[in-house]
Amino acid sequence: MSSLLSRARKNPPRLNRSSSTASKSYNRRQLRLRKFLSYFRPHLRLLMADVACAVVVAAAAVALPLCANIVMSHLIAFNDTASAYWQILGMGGVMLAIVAIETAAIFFVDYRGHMMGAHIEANIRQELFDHCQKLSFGFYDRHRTGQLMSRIVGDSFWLGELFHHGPEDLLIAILKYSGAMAVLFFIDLQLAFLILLLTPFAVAYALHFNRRMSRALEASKQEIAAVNERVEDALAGIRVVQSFANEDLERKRFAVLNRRFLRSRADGYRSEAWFSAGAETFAQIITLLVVILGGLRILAAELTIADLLTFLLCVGVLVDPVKRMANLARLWQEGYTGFVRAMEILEIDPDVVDRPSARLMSNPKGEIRLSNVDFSYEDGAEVLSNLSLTIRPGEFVALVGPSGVGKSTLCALLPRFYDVTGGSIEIDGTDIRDVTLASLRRHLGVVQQDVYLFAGTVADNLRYGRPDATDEEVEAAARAAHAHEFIMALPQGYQTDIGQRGVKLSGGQRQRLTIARAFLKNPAILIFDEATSALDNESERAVQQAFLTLAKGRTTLVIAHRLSTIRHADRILVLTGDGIVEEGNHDRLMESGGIYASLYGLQASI
Ligand SMILES: Nc1ncnc2c1ncn2[C@@H]1O[C@H](COP(=O)(O)OP(=O)(O)OP(=O)(O)O)[C@@H](O)[C@H]1O
Repeated sequence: MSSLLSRARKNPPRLNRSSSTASKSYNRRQLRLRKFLSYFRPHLRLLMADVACAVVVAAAAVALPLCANIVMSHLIAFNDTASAYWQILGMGGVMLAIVAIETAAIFFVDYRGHMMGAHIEANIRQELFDHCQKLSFGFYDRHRTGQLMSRIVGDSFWLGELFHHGPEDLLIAILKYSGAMAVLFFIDLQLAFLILLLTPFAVAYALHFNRRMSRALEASKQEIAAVNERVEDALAGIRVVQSFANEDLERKRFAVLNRRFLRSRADGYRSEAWFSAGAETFAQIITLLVVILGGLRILAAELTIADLLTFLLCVGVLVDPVKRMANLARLWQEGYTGFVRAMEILEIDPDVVDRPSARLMSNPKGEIRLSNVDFSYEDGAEVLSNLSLTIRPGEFVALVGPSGVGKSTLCALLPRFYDVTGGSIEIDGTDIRDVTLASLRRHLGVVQQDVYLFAGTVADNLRYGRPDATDEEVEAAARAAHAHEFIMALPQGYQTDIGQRGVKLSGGQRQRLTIARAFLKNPAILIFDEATSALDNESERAVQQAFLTLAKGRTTLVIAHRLSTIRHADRILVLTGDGIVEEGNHDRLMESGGIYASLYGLQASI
């Protein structure tokens, strides 16, 4: 069973994974198409109105040349000037009304239709963001934030465009083309056939360059994702960049990606230019042929001038559907690949989920028991093997050992950031997989090595674990964490903006804020992954005091890198690649002269 589980963990669903069988992939395509259509459901009324307006736009485009034909026929007939005058004016009024209706329909289609697309786009973006909140640590180990941002923010724009233009463009193109062709056939069969024969060439030409545009756009999407990733990495790590004086290196790296993106856009624009120039040329050639052949047919008295002019107006109408269809083909490719990329994320299930029978964990006493725990990261060697350990309620246990033996990993298993691959972890005798994730994590306070504060004020950050905390509670937590004094010394006290990731604070201050944040949460079990970066003595002492106050009365597991900070721990466990090899309090371990004693001696001598 455990090998099955670990095999499943080693082959998790990935983005862009290929399907195992043709039928599976066919089913998935069907499901996705159905899901795609389902996004229209909440907007059905708007969609119907959009479609109706699209019909009006197409009808108006065909009606106008017909009206023009009537006007010209009256002009040419010229036998009764007075009645022709009024008929022309009347027809002018009709055309004006058609134009007014068409304008209103175009406005509706453009505004409301785009808004429908924008709503669907916003829904999908929200769905993606919500889903990403649920995905487990393992997912984030596998995927890069820059790429995810491209999917959540970049791709969704095309989705909105597709949801708006898809139905509308398809309908307008079909109606305009068939309406205009019907009029052409009505006026002159031979000329209409000529156009019908030429249309496939125009469509083939448009599709060819359309495909090239799509390919170029796909390439430029990948390039922009790489650009995003570089920007994110270089800006998030700007302090490291500058401290290594690597601005030039970063500039060059960025310039390479930026140039690649530019080149991919150049390809796209070249195809687009061919596409537009070709569409224009096609329209001109048809016009030219119609004028020459139509002129010959007028000379042969087989066609009237009014009909030829109407014919030419209808030819003008025909260019639009061809352009629209080509555009739609590209939009479909763009939007639908964006949709599929979004679905690929939405279809990934979180690795760590609540069991259907999961109960709420309420007020744990805080006994932790690890029984024969095995754990390996995906595609990685086993980090923890057959580890057993019991921590009594309220006990202060410190975990020490060489780097990379799995101390932080062990701490990540308690809040179920990852699930064990073998054995079990129990809190108060209940397997942590039998309680809901939210209730488990509510009772665990994790102060991680990598302090993360959000952009915003000091108070916002402190309230992160308990948004309803009163000002008094916030201040009490800050006092307990020895943070109140420095907070009050900030320009706006608790309302001071601390910048992205708390850059405006010192390392020690950031740590004390995270401890205060844990105070407010008031968890029964505390996990403290001590930062390896050395703080100055005074900050270290302040952080230490804050932590000890927080730990009082709670089960505490601390990963210690500076052994001086855990001398007073109830129990110190020495973890190595062979498991827990030593355990006891500081004095006992020093006496025994083992690994702990030598590690301690080594640190003391530095
Ligand atoms: N997210 C991850 N994905 C894959 N492997 C990981 C991941 N995190 C850690 N590891 C690997 O697991 C092993 C244990 O790492 P862990 O961070 O738990 O060690 P540690 O004892 O806490 O080290 P340190 O004292 O240096 O913080 C290491 O070999 C590490 O490379």
